Amino acid sequence: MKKIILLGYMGCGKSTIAQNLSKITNIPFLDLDNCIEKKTNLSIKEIFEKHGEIYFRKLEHEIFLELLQSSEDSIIGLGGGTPCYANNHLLLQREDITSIYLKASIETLYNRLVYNKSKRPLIADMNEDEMKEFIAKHLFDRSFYYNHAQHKVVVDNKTVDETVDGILEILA
Ligand SMILES: Nc1ncnc2c1ncn2[C@@H]1O[C@H](COP(=O)(O)OP(=O)(O)O)[C@@H](O)[C@H]1O
Ligand SMILES: O=C(O)C1=C[C@@H](OP(=O)(O)O)[C@@H](O)[C@H](O)C1
Ligand SMILES: [Mg+2]
Repeated sequence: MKKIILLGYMGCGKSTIAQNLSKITNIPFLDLDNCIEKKTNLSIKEIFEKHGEIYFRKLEHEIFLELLQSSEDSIIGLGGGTPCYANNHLLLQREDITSIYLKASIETLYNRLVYNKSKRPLIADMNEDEMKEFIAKHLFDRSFYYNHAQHKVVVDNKTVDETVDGILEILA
């Protein structure tokens, strides 16, 4: 059983990179947010609106555990907050998984998120100034958890293929 876990802040590219890495390695890819959406038949935005963030974090933890328990090989793209709740960060250090932090600067994250915020309830209603400040503070708070990953790949100024190559080097 092989589990490759990609983590990092919203917009760092977890979902995009996991999908592309899957094509090259032929290891199936799972996006934790998609799994939560399928299980609840609700979008992430709807879960936050109808049930609140605490409910989402509980589901996120349960489904993350389920994915880790399966005997299938998989590449798992986490949600940006997954390592930061319910002691999920400790699971990143398990010997039977490979966890990789896709590290992006505030500027990279802002540039990628500014036009892609509507499906992300934590930032959907912010204006540009609010978003810049929020990302800076939030990334600082969350870095402690992200740094529990076994590996780190800096994604700033890299194409999708270059980031995938960086991950392949770690896996080699
Ligand atoms: N070099 C790159 N690597 C990854 N994503 C990129 C890159 N350049 C632009 N993007 C865009 O940034 C966004 C990253 O979003 P996504 O993969 O959903 O990240 P996450 O799952 O970490 O929130 C996507 O819209 C993607 O097309
Ligand atoms: O950072 C977060 O707390 C979240 C990130 C999102 O995933 P992405 O990082 O894939 O956007 C999604 O799980 C939810 O909106 C909460
Ligand atoms: Mg994602």
